[in-house]
Amino acid sequence: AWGYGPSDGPDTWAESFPLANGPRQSPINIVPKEAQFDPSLKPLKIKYDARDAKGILNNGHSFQVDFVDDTDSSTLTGGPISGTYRLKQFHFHWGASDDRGSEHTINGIKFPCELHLVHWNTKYASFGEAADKPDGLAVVGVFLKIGAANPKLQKVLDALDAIKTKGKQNTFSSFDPKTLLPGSLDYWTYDGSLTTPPLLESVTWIVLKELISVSPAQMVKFRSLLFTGDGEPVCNMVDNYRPPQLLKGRQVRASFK
Ligand SMILES: CC(C)NC[C@H](O)COc1ccc(S(N)(=O)=O)cc1
Ligand SMILES: [Zn+2]
Repeated sequence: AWGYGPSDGPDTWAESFPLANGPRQSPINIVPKEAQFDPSLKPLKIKYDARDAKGILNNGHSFQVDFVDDTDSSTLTGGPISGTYRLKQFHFHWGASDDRGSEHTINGIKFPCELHLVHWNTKYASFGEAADKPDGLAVVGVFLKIGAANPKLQKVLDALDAIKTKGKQNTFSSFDPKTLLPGSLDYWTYDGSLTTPPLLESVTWIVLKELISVSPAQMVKFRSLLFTGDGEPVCNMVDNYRPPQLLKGRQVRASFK
C-alpha cells in the first residue's frame, strides 16, 4: 500500500496510481503575483453545525474528524463553486519539524501544517459518488504557522491520545470547524486533485490567504501519532505531505486584490 516513506512515498505513487502524472494534480506552489484577481468570484459562504461532528479516526495517513453529511446542515456555497457542497471530514498534513509539513506552498515557502476541510457536491448522491467527478469535491485549505498556541485546536489535539495507532477511532462530538478558520476568507482557487491516492482529479481547491497559528508544543501533539498499527514496529506520523505538482497550464485565481 502507499505511504510517505522512501519505498512507498509520493515518488512511487505513479506506479499504482497513473493519475499521479495527470493534468490537474495537487498540491501546487501558489505564486500570489501570478494569480489573477477575478471580480466574478463570490465570497465563500461557510455554514457548519457543531452537532454534525461524529468521530475522529487515525486512518494510517493522517487523522480525520468525520461529520454527519445526510442533510445540508454543514455546507460550503459561494466562492468559485456552484451549488451546495456538504462537509464530509477535515484532516491535516504536517512535518517532522517546523520547517515543513504543508502541501501547498506560497512562493516556495512550506508551512508546518495544513488543514483540509473536505466537501462534496450534493448534485451527486454521496461523497463516494462525487469523488471521481470533475466538479465533485471542494476542499478548503488553511495554513498553520508557528506562533501562539491556538486554543481552537486544543479539543482536537486532546483527542489524539486515544487514536495513536492506525485504525483507532473514537467518538468526537460538538465541534464547529468554523472556529478553526482565520478572520478573512480571502482565497486562491484552482482546479486540482486529491493529494493522496487515488489522486482523483475532482477537487476545486480553495486555499485561504490568512494563516492560523499553532504552537511548537501543539505541533509535538500532531507528531505523537503513529502511521503504524498496534503491534507493528513504531513509525511516527510525520511528513505526511505530497510536494507541489506541475501547474500544466492551470490558472490560479484570487478572490482579492
Ligand atoms: C475514492 C474515495 C471514495 N475515497 C477517497 C479516500 O477517502 C481519500 O479521500 C481524500 C479526501 C481528501 C483528500 S485531500 N488531502 O486532497 O484533502 C485526500 C483523500
Ligand atoms: Zn489533505
